[in-house]
Amino acid sequence: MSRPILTAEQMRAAEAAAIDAGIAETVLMEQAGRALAEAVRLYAGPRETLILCGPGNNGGDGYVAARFLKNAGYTVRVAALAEPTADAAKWARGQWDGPVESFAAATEAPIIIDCLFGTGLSRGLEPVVAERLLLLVDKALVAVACDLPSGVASDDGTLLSAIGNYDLTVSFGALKPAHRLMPAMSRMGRTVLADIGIDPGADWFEIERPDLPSLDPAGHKYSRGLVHCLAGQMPGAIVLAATAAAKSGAGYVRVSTSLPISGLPSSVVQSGGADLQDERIGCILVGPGLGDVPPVLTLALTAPKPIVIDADGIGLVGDPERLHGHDVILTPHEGEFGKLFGKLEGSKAERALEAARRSQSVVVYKGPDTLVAAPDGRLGFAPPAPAWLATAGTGDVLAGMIAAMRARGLEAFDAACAGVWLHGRAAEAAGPHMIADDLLEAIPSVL
Ligand SMILES: NC(=O)C1=CN([C@@H]2O[C@H](COP(=O)(O)OP(=O)(O)OC[C@H]3O[C@@H](n4cnc5c(N)ncnc54)[C@H](O)[C@@H]3O)[C@@H](O)[C@H]2O)[C@@H](O)CC1
Ligand SMILES: Nc1ncnc2c1ncn2[C@@H]1O[C@H](COP(=O)(O)OP(=O)(O)O)[C@@H](O)[C@H]1O
Ligand SMILES: [K+]
Repeated sequence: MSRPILTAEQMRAAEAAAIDAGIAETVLMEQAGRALAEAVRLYAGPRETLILCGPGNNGGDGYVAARFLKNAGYTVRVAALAEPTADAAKWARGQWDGPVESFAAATEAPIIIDCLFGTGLSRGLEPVVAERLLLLVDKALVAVACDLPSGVASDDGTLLSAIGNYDLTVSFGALKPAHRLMPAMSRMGRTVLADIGIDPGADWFEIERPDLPSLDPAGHKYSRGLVHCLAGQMPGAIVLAATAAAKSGAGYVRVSTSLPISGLPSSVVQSGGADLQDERIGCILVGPGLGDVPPVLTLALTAPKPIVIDADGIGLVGDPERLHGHDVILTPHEGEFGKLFGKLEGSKAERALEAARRSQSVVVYKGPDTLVAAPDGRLGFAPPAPAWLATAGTGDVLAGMIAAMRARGLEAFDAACAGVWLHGRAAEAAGPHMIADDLLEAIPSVL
C-alpha cells in the first residue's frame, strides 16, 4: 500500500469521520503521541529530551509523547509556548505529571521534539519564537518534528517562517503535501508515517515501487513492448532516451531519423522512415533533442498510439486542448510547464492537476519534487530523489523509461509513476558523481 497524502482540510475530515465512527479524539491523540515516542526511541536512542508544546493538538501529541518517553526511562523536559486551547490537548496536558517550563526560557537538549504547530498553522511563527526554535533545533543532536516542522505550510510546502533541518519527521494517519513538496521536503529528514486508526482513502499518494508486468514465458520481442522514438535536430538526447527505453525492458526500440545517429546501442534499430501506423508500436516517444520541428510532433499525433511528449516537443504543442482525445504523457520541467500551461494558480500539486485536466493527459511535473497528475484527479508524489539528478540529460533518460513502461503495458498514469520511481532509485544506485550516461547503466539494477 502506498502512503496516502491529505491536505489539512481532508485530514480534519478524516479525523472527524473516525470520531463519528466512535473513536474518541483523545484516543487518536494517544495513538499519535505513542507513535511519536516510539519513533524517537527507535531512531535516537535514550538521551535527554526536550519537548516543545504549542497550544493546539500538535502540542497535545507532545504531552502524550512526553508521558510515554518518561515511562520508558527517558529524562524528559517539556516547554510550553502557551497553555493548550484545544480540548484533546487540554486532556493530554492533564495526563502529564511532570513540570512544564516556559518556551522562552527553554535551553538546549540532545533530542528536541518540535510539537509547536502542525496542520493548524495559519501564519508564520512570531520572529522571537521562530528564532528560538531554530536555535534549539540547530543545537540538538537529533531534531524531530511532530507531524511537520513548525513553520511549514502543510498544503503547499512553503515556509511561513524560517525553519531548521530536522532528522526525523513523524506524521499521523496520512502524509501531508508538504512532506513531498519543496522547499519543506528537504528539511524533514526521514519521514515516518504512523497508523492512528483513521481511514484516509486518498486520491493523492506517495509513489512506491511499481508492480512491473511479469515476463511472459511464451513472449517475443514485440510482445515485450515496442518503443518508437522520433529523432530531431540534436541526436544526443534521443540516444539517451532510446537507450533508457531499451534498458528498461522494452523488447524492441526503434529510432526514426533522417541521418544515421552514432552512440546508440547496436540493439536499437535506426530507420529512415517513420511508419507510425505499425500495429506493434506500444508507445511513441517524441521531443528529446527535437528542436524547432513542429511537423514531427504533428506526425506523432496522427498515430492512434500512446505517446510520451518530452522536452522540445512540449513547447511545440501550443494549446493543451490539442491533446484531447490522444493518449499522452507529458514530462515538463518548470520551464516547459510554463511554456505550455502559462502561469497557473495554487500549489505545485494543484497546478499539476490543473495541467492534467486542461490537456486531458498524464502530466509528470518534474523537479526536485516530481509529481504525476492524471486528468481524473489521481496525484502521485515522488519520494525524495538525489539532488545529483540535476545534470544534463537525466530528463531524456526519464522520458525513455516512461515510454518503456507504457509499451510494456502499464496504463499511462502507472507507467509515469513507475518511470519516476525507478529513475530516482537508479540515480541513487549510480551515485553522486553520475552523469546521464551512468544513470543508463544503473537502470537494470533497479528493475
Ligand atoms: N485532530 C485530531 O484528531 C488529531 C490531530 N493530531 C495533531 O494535531 C495537529 C493539528 O492540530 P490543530 O488543528 O490543533 O493545529 P496546531 O496544533 O497545528 O495549532 C493550531 C493552533 O495554533 C494557532 N496558531 C496557528 N498558527 C499560529 C501561529 N503562527 N502563531 C501562534 N498560534 C498559531 C491556531 O489558532 C490554533 O489555536 C496535527 O498536526 C497533529 O499533530 C494528532 O493528534 C492526531 C489526531
Ligand atoms: N535537485 C534535484 N533533486 C532531485 N531531482 C532533480 C533535481 N533537479 C532535477 N531533478 C530531476 O532530474 C531530471 C531533469 O530533467 P530535465 O530538467 O528535463 O533535464 P534534461 O533536459 O537535461 O534532461 C528530472 O527527472 C528532475 O525531476
Ligand atoms: K510540529
